[in-house]
Amino acid sequence: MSTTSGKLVVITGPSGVGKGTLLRKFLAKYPDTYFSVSATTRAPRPGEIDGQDYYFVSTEKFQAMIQANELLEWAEFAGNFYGTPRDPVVTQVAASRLVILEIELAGARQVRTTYPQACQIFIAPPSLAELERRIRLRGQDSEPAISRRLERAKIELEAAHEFDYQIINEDLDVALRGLEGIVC
Ligand SMILES: Nc1ncnc2c1ncn2[C@@H]1O[C@H](COP(=O)(O)OP(=O)(O)OP(=O)(O)O)[C@@H](O)[C@H]1O
Ligand SMILES: Nc1nc2c(ncn2[C@@H]2O[C@H](COP(=O)(O)O)[C@@H](O)[C@H]2O)c(=O)[nH]1
Repeated sequence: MSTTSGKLVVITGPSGVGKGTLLRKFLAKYPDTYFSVSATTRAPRPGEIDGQDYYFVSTEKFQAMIQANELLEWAEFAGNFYGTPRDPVVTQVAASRLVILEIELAGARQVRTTYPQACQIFIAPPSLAELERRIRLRGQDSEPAISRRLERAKIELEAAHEFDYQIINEDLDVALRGLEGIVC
């Protein structure tokens, strides 16, 4: 779905479904794609790089970004704030790039109002049990954080019908082909 020039794609789905894993495969195959780097108040996980995985900022800095209207959308998720820096998205869409945002449900709903032409894709797990298995296997979240993420997952799954497309990430290669079929 085209915006004024480029193509804006929003990828949403419960935490742990494999959005990041799927997008890393996609970006390796389509390196011209612009992947939006979000700002977050969450602490970096081992191996995450500031400016590459996220811009890791303080709550004060995040609030200042909101006040300065620097965020295209933002939301609170499982005890932290997350938001999409506006300028790079506007610039890259205007430059006719394929632009991908990987964001949660509240943010996707905000983008629907500012960029109604954006293509919105929901990534679903084969089951809640498999989702929990993946979050635990990833080994990055505390027990309370896992509970918060699973509670949020149920809310997100109920909203899957709002999206233009749904992809079930059971087999990663099948999911990748599904994504390619939609955006390429
Ligand atoms: N198709 C798949 N089959 C089995 N495991 C998978 C599959 N896709 C991803 N995973 C695994 O699931 C775990 C969670 O994946 P990932 O971190 O990409 O999820 P995410 O949706 O980006 O999560 P978050 O929104 O919390 O960042 C990882 O350990 C990843 O290797
Ligand atoms: N609304 C937004 N949601 C975002 C953004 N960047 C990431 N996310 C989503 O947050 C959760 C948790 O991410 P994690 O890295 O802590 O596991 C996940 O659903 C991401 O898609 C954003 O800029 N805005």
